Amino acid sequence: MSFPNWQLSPAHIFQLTPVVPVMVIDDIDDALPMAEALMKAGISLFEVTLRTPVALEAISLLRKAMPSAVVGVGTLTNPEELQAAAAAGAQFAISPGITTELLEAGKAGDIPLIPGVASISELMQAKALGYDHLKFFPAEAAGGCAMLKSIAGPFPNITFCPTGGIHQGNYQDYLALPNVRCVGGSWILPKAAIAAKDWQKITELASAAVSAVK
Ligand SMILES: O=C(O)C(=O)C[C@H](O)[C@H](O)COP(=O)(O)O
Repeated sequence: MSFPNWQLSPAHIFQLTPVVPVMVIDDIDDALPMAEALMKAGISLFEVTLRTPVALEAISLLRKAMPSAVVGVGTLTNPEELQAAAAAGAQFAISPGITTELLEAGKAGDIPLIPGVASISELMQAKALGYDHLKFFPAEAAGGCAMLKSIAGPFPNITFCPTGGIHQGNYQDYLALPNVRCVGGSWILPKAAIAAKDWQKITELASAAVSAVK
């Protein structure tokens, strides 16, 4: 479901890529080459985490430099950050968890919010406010595929993007679940490769991830 002001639907976001790259950008000069490395692998949807001081600047930069990409914000925890990210040009927002304030702000905002949940009660809180596309975080630590399979029983209409602890060795197990459309992860963006500005490595990891999806 989409709320009236949302310019994109979360269902659309979820089907743009099987792997949502979780980008931690420390140096603004890395933003474009990192995004281009992903683009070369066929990934044109980016989640820029708000964990670094240049995150909002990176979002604006990527929006301007890559008009065909879809750029979102991650690590979002409150309504103020949602507003700032949307003003910077973010086209969707992903939060690691929920607060009532954030869920209300997400409904009223212009860009889709994908709230993060780790439990049935959190899922029910988000669902009660109309959210049906959720992040499952931290996926591996919070029960992994077994948890998502159990959730599908009582909540078959909730769709997930599991994130946290997902890697080349387990992401296909998640994508095979009927209530999962995409997974999020940083495994295609290793810190060491970013530090070495080894963009080719990132293209290789991202290509391997995307091309292996059935
Ligand atoms: O920043 C956020 O909004 C988060 O919720 C955390 C990230 O999604 C995970 O840190 C990604 O997990 P890894 O792929 O295990 O690195």
